[in-house]
Amino acid sequence: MHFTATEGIEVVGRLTAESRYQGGPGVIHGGILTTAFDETQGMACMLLGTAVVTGHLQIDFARPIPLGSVLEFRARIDGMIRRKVYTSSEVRIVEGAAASDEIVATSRGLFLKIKPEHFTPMQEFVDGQPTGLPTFGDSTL
Ligand SMILES: CCCCC/C=C\C/C=C\C/C=C\C/C=C\CCCC(=O)SCCNC(=O)CCNC(=O)[C@H](O)C(C)(C)COP(=O)(O)OP(=O)(O)OC[C@H]1O[C@@H](n2cnc3c(N)ncnc32)[C@H](O)[C@@H]1OP(=O)(O)O
Repeated sequence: MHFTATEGIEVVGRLTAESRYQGGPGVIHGGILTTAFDETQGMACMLLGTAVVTGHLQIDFARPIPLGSVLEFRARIDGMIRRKVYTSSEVRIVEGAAASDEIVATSRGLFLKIKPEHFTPMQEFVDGQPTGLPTFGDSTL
């Protein structure tokens, strides 16, 4: 996906519904759409300047999305409480046979701000390759 920061804490991302993303016949798989929402809302959180992980993500699939559609996702920060960042996003078909102003799916997500050490226990699994870095069982962690 490609992202653009707009005014305020909002990002816009575009994704083409390629054939390899097919779920039901001729339409995009809901899991792909979910991943794209996760990425877009996560990217909005990155504008805060801290790393986050997804805690909770809820999608409403309002319309089937034909393969070949160009999708535009818009995501924003709705609020923050302590480490919790509340986000929302919607998607429209902006190019293709089904293009219109109608919102075809929406998402609400809770992201949690994390420290870099969050990933330390997983270092040995990065890219599935042994890294020689400390592991879960290492008492020095
Ligand atoms: C994946 C990359 C992220 C790294 C970023 C770094 C660089 C990346 C650069 C560019 C990338 C740019 C954009 C993309 C970014 C992100 C998009 C993809 C993100 C993912 O795809 S990421 C994978 C899936 N994700 C996980 O792998 C999380 C697994 N999970 C955990 O690691 C823990 O579960 C954690 C950390 C979430 C919380 O654990 P914790 O111990 O730190 O916090 P704790 O439990 O104390 O909760 C504190 C307060 O949050 C509330 N709370 C917690 N969870 C809640 C829930 N589910 N629902 C409602 N409330 C919840 C509590 O109720 C409490 O609330 P209160 O403050 O009011 O008491």
